[in-house]
Amino acid sequence: MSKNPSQTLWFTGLPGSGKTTISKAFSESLRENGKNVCIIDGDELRAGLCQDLGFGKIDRAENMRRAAHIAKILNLNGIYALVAMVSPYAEDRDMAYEIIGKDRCMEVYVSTPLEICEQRDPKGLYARARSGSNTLMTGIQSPYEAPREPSLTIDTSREDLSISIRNLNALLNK
Ligand SMILES: Nc1ncnc2c1ncn2[C@@H]1O[C@H](COP(=O)(O)OS(=O)(=O)O)[C@@H](OP(=O)(O)O)[C@H]1O
Ligand SMILES: Nc1ncnc2c1ncn2[C@@H]1O[C@H](COP(=O)(O)OP(=O)(O)O)[C@@H](O)[C@H]1O
Repeated sequence: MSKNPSQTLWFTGLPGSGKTTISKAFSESLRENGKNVCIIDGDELRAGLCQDLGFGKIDRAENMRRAAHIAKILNLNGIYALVAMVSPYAEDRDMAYEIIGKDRCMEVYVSTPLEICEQRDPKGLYARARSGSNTLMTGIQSPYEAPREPSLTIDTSREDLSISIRNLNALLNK
């Protein structure tokens, strides 16, 4: 049994930093330990519930507000929420943690450097941003404000996925 009341882990980091990969692997680990868990992924939200939103500052805030309310509902029903969103603005992350409840929420900073994310570029978004056909790309034309005091930092260019999962389990069992 986890002693920690936190039921939302909010993964923030640049596109391509590894948020989706980590949250999927961690959800499997939680399920193996008998937990109910749901991933809230920015890409999936934007394909449906948030398809009306773009990448300007106001729309990103609204995107996070909606995700935070989903996480809150899940938590109130005993379900862990793993949120994997770029969530680049510190004030919007704070707003989200207020909605969920600060005592229920932990921030995980996926700190993989921009150069590495840009080399990976699995969706070709950075290349499109550099050529000018994708504007407002986080890390290129749009800012990313790194968390100041995350509960955990994961740099996927330096740390094996299995170590990250071990550290996440340790965080929840603190
Ligand atoms: N301009 C721009 N900036 C950032 N991201 C972009 C952009 N255009 C498309 N994408 C793709 O959208 C995914 C980010 O969506 P999020 O909802 O997580 O972003 S945010 O939290 O509202 O900032 C993000 O997914 P991940 O790569 O999984 O992070 C990108 O694939
Ligand atoms: N721990 C890791 N080590 C090496 N590569 C990784 C790791 N995690 C993710 N990747 C790679 O980085 C790319 C982006 O990962 P993804 O999880 O989709 O990131 P995000 O959700 O932050 O955009 C993928 O090509 C993935 O294979």
